[in-house]
Parts: sequence; structure tokens; C-alpha cells
Amino acid sequence: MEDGEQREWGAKAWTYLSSVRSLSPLIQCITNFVSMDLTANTLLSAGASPAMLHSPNESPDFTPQVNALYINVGTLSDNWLPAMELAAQLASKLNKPWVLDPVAAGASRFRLKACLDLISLKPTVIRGNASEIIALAKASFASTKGVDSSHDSTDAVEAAKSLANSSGAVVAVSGAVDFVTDGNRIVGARNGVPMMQKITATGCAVTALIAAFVAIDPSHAMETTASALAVFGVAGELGMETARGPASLRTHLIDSLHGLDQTAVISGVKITAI
Ligand SMILES: Nc1ncnc2c1ncn2[C@@H]1O[C@H](COP(=O)(O)OP(=O)(O)OP(=O)(O)O)[C@@H](O)[C@H]1O
Ligand SMILES: Cc1ncsc1CCO
Ligand SMILES: [Mg+2]
Repeated sequence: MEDGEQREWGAKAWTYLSSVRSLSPLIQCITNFVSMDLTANTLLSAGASPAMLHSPNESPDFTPQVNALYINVGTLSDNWLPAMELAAQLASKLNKPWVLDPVAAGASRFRLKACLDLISLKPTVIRGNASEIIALAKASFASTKGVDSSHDSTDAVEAAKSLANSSGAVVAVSGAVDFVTDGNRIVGARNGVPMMQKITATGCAVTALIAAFVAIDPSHAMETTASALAVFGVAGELGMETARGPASLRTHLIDSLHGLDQTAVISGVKITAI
């Protein structure tokens, strides 16, 4: 039963990845300085088309052209926040999917408020680590370890459900198990390797990949989000077979994502209902 369910998810993930490759969705990324390179290369290796355009002077022209918008508050500053808010407003008005990565949401009052304000602009998906999702669900400036999580993803399942219900977004928590919920259903993706935490911005990169998958089928945000997380994890597992540490894993993960074939995805994806 479980094997059949996993193969079905594997087939679904392969269909989405194939569509990303054939349709090459254009993704506007307003993301942090640390993550820009890995994020753009992750999207390219998956077959999508990244564009790191963030000026509020160009979003009115550019956001209408994109297939999805990705916003990441990692290196937030006063002058970038209005640019994020404008692009999110445009995406919502134009009915385009947009995805939020609430990096270090609980690290400061400024960041927490910025994330909550962005969430009021109706993201399609929110993907964070466990500490970020807990901070947002409680709306509390809490103890986190900066951009890193001080909780396991299993600690944040209830917080994810509650955030999904209050925001209307699909919420994903990354970790050893990636959980995805629409507030009602929950699925878990058990892919990836622990070494992925030792590469900065793998979380940022997988959130961008979620935006590319959601762009393919916005009315199935839960399925596309779980598929993107699992596919990225499978690429990490294959990359780890030949990596010697975080730096070579970064390279091999990108290579593996680019080279994934149907057999690797269908047999590798480990998604189940919780
Ligand atoms: N223990 C683990 N085992 C397997 N995969 C993991 C593990 N921890 C994290 N991952 C994977 O690593 C990727 C990044 O997740 P993580 O939770 O580290 O994000 P993050 O904290 O937001 O990262 P960053 O802020 O550096 O971008 C995800 O694809 C996740 O599935
Ligand atoms: C290290 C770091 N600091 C702000 S954003 C970022 C990338 C990982 O989230
Ligand atoms: Mg993060």
C-alpha cells in the first residue's frame, strides 16, 4: 500500500519535473545576497528560468510577465521591503503564484513584522525551517539560531497546520522530513541528506524550486510543493554518492538535479501521507 502510494507520488513528481523542463517557467526572484547564485543555478538545472529583478521601478513591467514570484527575506533591509511588498501585491492582483521564504522570521521584531505583513498579501506557499514556521504561527519574536533552525521539523507540524489555516497558504517545513500541509492534509517527504544543512542557502534554493513547480500547476500547490522538496532531496542523495564534503555536494547536487531521469525520480521520491 505504502509502496504504491510512493510510486504514485514519484510519477507525479516526474510529471512536474518534466513540465518544468519543457515549459521553463520564468521565476522572478527577490532573494538574499547569500542565496542568489545557488538559487539561480538550482532553477536553471531544473529547467526553469530565473530572473533576480527586484527594483520597485521595474516590477510593474516585469511581474506581469513571470510565471511565479519568489520572495526571500534573508538579507532584509528597509529599502528592499517595499520592493517585496509591491511585487507580492502585483502577483496577487494578477493571480500569479508567489512563494515566501521567511528566513530567520523569529530573529528580530523587524523581520517578524515584515514576514507577517508579507503573509497578509496571500502567498501561495510559505516554506521555512522549523524555527521559522513556529515563530510565524505564534507571531512571536522567539529564540532561534539566526537563519538556522533550533527545532526538528516534527516539532513544527502543528505550527505549520495552524499557519496554513490562518494564512490560506500551503505551508512547508524543511528538515530530516519535509512536511507539507494545507491546514487539513499533511504529507511528509523523506528525501535529502543531513549534509545539505552544511551548504548555505539550500533552503532558499529549494523554496525557489517550489515556485517553479507551483508555476506549472498553481491549483495543486500542495502536490507541486511536496514534489519539489522530494526532487531536490533525491538530487542531494545522488550528489552525496560522489561528494567529499559540502562544497563538492553543492556542485554534485546541481549536476544531479540537471541529470535526473524518470527511474531515479520514480524510485527515489519518498512522499507519504501523514
Ligand atoms: N537532516 C536532514 N536530512 C535530510 N535532508 C535534510 C536534513 N536537513 C535539511 N535537509 C534538506 O536540506 C534542505 C534545506 O533545508 P533546511 O531545513 O536546512 O533549510 P533552511 O534552514 O531554510 O536553510 P537555509 O536558510 O540555509 O537556506 C531541504 O531540502 C531539506 O529537505
Ligand atoms: C547565512 C544567511 N544570512 C542571511 S540569509 C543567509 C542564507 C541562508 O538562509
Ligand atoms: Mg532558510
